[in-house]
Amino acid sequence: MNYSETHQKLLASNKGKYRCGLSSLKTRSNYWQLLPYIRLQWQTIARGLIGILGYVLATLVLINIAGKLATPFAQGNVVAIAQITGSCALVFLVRGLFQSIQDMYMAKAALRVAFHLRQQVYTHLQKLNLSYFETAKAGDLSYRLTEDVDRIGEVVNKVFHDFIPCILQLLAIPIYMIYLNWQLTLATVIVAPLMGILVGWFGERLRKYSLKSQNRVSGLSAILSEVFNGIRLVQAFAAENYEIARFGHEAERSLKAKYSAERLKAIQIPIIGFLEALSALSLLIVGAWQISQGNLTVANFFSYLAAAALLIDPIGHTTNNYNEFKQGEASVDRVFELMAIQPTVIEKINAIALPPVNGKVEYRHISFAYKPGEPVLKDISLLVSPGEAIALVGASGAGKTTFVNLLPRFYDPEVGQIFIDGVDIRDVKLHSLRRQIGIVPQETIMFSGTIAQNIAFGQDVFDMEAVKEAAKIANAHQFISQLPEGYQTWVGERGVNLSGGQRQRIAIARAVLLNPQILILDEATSALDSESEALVQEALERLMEKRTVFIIAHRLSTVRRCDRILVLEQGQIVESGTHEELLALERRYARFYAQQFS
Ligand SMILES: Nc1ncnc2c1ncn2[C@@H]1O[C@H](COP(=O)(O)OP(=O)(O)OP(=O)(O)O)[C@@H](O)[C@H]1O
Repeated sequence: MNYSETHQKLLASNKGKYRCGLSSLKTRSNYWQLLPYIRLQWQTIARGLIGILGYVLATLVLINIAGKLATPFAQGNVVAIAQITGSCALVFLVRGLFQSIQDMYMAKAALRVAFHLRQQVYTHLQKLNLSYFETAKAGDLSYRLTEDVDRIGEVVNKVFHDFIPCILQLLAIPIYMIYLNWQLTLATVIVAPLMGILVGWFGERLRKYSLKSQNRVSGLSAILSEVFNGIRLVQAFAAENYEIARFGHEAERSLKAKYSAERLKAIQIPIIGFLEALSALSLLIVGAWQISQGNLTVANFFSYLAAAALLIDPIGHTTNNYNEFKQGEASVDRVFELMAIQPTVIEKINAIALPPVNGKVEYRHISFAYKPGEPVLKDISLLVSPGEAIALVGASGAGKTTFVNLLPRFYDPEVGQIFIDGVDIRDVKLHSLRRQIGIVPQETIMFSGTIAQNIAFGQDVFDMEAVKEAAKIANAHQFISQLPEGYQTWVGERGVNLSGGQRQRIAIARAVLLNPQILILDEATSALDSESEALVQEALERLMEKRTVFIIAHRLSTVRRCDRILVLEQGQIVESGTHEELLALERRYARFYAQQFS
């Protein structure tokens, strides 16, 4: 099965399944939610299980052989001892082989579980609304997708490759011990329930401490990503010491949370060790008593001792694994917490692909609020003809960005409908809608990649000639050609090696290449030098030709050139008309114009 099929299968099996993991009313461990991912790996796991079974059986054979050593030892029969140890060596070898099989397949299964989980969470996040990312911390999200998922993979690996074999040994060896002598077994395992209760008690506490610790480390990661993204601001405000102190404070909280978990483990290990020692001592006393009563042979006592010795390892491993299992649960909770967040902009099941549009846009009685009871847009209606250029002006916070964000469905209005070419945008596939709306944002983000890849953003395969053509229209070809590696020049995460004007022209080239019938332009407010401004302006004019355009306008030249200017105030269109018409009105626009543009 290829990746895409697997992915679809997981999507289908997970639909509507996720619950928020951090709820205090948690009744069922979030580990159960890993089941679909584990089920997908059943073939690999089955192969690993064959390895485990072989390993456990070989262990039982070893115990049996050990018992056979008692008589030759008593007789000083070196040849017999050599033969028995020889067969022991052979069984050890076979056991090792089974161990390799088990390790290999279980590791493969666990890594694939983590891989699919990571892909699913990432896919899920891509579907969440813009509003979620406006509040989410990038560092925290990347920590959950990297460290937390890795940790889950490690726990799954541990469970399969360590925990299950240990549990099998803990079941099989005592059964064999009972077969040898039940009184002795009773003396050995009498402390087991107490141990079990203690391990469970400590495990639950460890899970809580780990959750705290993971949240703290995630907090650290969020601070790092904030600070490194805004390092210019930090330096400009000479806020380095403030940031160092903030980081130190968070790091200390992380240290404390981690130390709490380690301290708990430090208390737990000697307690469990003491109980183990008690059971070993009682074994000697009861063993000697059973031999003296004639209920046990020395040979069986040897076998018994070998069995008890082979139990020490699985007991220790099980305790440790259980601790890790509980600690890992914190990561599972954190990852499935993301999966429980539901997008509010949802594509209808029967959504159709929006056919190529002419660009007629209608807002019909649109009202919108980010928070209930605080409307940002109030009953707005607007009809825009194909090819019309609309400028949106108004004070900061008037709702201009919100108004245009409704068109590509970054948000859905509370009331009203939006139509493109007469089709309600809620009835169409999001992809087909968004691919027909070009956006040139105020600040252009560059993704790691070449300039050509940045212009052809979102396309796996692209025509280099078309990219160059788009760059020419966007007045970007000349400066790109002058770069040492031209279109193959690598630009960093935030395009630091390009000027503001150059980045804007790359953004324009992106829109030209997409060739949408509808355009949203958010003009940059930051001042460009006059040459750069002229180049950007010219590029924009070419881009806008024959398209329906919404511009959040800051430049006088842009506003003047538009077919219609809308003045927004407190979420309502209070004036509408051409530049001349609105100036003649001598109301808000005229005042606004006088204040800002004259
Ligand atoms: N994601 C959000 N969550 C909550 N409130 C928001 C969000 N985005 C914007 N707002 C609020 O909605 C109102 C309109 O904001 P919007 O960004 O649409 O205005 P604007 O006219 O584009 O302003 P500016 O010119 O400053 O960008 C403001 O009061 C703003 O605080």
